[in-house]
Amino acid sequence: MSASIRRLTPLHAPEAAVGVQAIRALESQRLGAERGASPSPLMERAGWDAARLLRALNPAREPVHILCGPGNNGGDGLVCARHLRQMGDDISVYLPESVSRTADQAAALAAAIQAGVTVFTNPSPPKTTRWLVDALLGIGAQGPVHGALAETLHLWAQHPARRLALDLPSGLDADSGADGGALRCDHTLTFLRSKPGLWTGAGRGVCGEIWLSTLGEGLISDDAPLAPIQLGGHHLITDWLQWSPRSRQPHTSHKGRQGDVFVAGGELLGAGLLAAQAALWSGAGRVRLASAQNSLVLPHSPELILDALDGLDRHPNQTVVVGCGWGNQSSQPLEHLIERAARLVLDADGLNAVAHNPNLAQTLRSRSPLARASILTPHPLEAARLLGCDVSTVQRDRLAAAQAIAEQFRCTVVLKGSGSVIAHPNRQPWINTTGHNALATAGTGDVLAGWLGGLWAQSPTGDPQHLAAIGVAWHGAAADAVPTGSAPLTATELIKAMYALHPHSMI
Ligand SMILES: NC(=O)C1=CN([C@@H]2O[C@H](COP(=O)(O)OP(=O)(O)OC[C@H]3O[C@@H](n4cnc5c(N)ncnc54)[C@H](O)[C@@H]3O)[C@@H](O)[C@H]2O)[C@@H](O)CC1
Ligand SMILES: [K+]
Repeated sequence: MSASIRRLTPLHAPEAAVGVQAIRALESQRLGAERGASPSPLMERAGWDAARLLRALNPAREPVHILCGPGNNGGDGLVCARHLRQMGDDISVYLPESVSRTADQAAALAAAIQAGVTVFTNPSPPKTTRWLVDALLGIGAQGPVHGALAETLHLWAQHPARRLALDLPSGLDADSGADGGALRCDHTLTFLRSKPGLWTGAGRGVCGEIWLSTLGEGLISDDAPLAPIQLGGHHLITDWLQWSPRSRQPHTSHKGRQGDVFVAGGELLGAGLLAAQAALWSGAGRVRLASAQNSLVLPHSPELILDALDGLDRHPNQTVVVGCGWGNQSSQPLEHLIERAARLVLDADGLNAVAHNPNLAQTLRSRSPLARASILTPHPLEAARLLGCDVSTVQRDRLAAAQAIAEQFRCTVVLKGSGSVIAHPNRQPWINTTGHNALATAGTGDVLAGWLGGLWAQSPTGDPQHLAAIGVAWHGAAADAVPTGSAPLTATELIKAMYALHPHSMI
């Protein structure tokens, strides 16, 4: 494999994604240094790395068909075809007729034909194809795929060939992850830098395994002006060692130094119980589970301290988790908790109550000027209610939606779903890359809220955005231990799986 290609999934090291505008700036900066040849040196490297990756993925050298579009993404496909042909592989290319070509693509086409590549203008799939390369559209795609390219994607939708996308699956929006009709690919080789749209929204569903070719450059030292978006991976769990009081005081600590969590339960007692258990297993020293009904019986969790909803007043310096299973209880205790919590994790029905009650919304907004930080954990529907829009608007641009909520309420926001976005006012967001649909079971959100509360209680001065990114990565990493496919992960099992991932210090 070329030294400039790295596999990014699963993510185990710090990595950033940058938007299309920044990629274009980087491209002209790089081309400025290497201008002259056609196809451009960048296209040459992109096509060469694509051929190298395909060779590694297709060791039996089964027949490959490359769909090339009208722009430079298609040019990458043509360069790839030329290299594979020169290596003696069975290659064919589709290129729509009568398109106006970029200069680089025209040069790449001439070189490919000269090397003996067969170019078809008929989009119908050849029967023998075992690997399909999607080089129809890259970062130049504007909106959903239309015209001849959409028809081509449609023709291939049911074909059993394995698929490699160049730069990104055609039709996926590189900035937002909005789906514009992309084929679901097995692998994606992205160029120069990873893009945010690969990681959130429809991205993970259509990209398959994600690979990065930096196109031959060395150190990534020039990204500061590119406003990179950090990607959260498995490595973030080890960040916790720097924060955890247990790792800093391995022998001398006691429960009073491990942080106190106050989980305010609601009508659905199980939800509060899950959050409280998660807080406990995350390492918090004491966890109180409060509810309006004093008759809670907890045969399985005698470690939890039962309390009443006004119990926060007796021990005010606790991290409060509220909203899980809250139901339609009175908003009065909720308002009191939102106002008083030293640190607040607000989830589920707590968010719905804020969306519907302007007084609660104002109370929440007032926390930030008082230096009381909050983490909100909406799923897309709750996010839509907070923003007063519909879910599809949230999902079309999850980064923008999470940022809007963060700015509106001056809080850290975890917008859950595929590629959870962790936003914070006036900062670039993070995107989480761990986890998959095994987490799509009832109660896993309660576990996340409780785990975040537990971590935060242990490290009360920690940066809430970084801390939320750690907790979300941890939650997803537990799911990654379960094979993708049909196996679910119940919320109770999830807590145990998260516990098993506690990092160990070397002392
Ligand atoms: N940015 C870089 O540094 C590099 C870019 N390269 C490649 O160049 C690509 C970008 O090339 P381009 O800017 O030419 O853009 P694309 O090749 O992504 O697409 C542009 C073409 O697609 C058409 N188009 C746009 N939206 C469409 C839609 N929704 N439905 C149907 N047709 C649509 C446009 O009319 C235009 O002809 C990258 O994705 C990458 O693959 C590589 O050559 C190497 C380096
Ligand atoms: K593509």
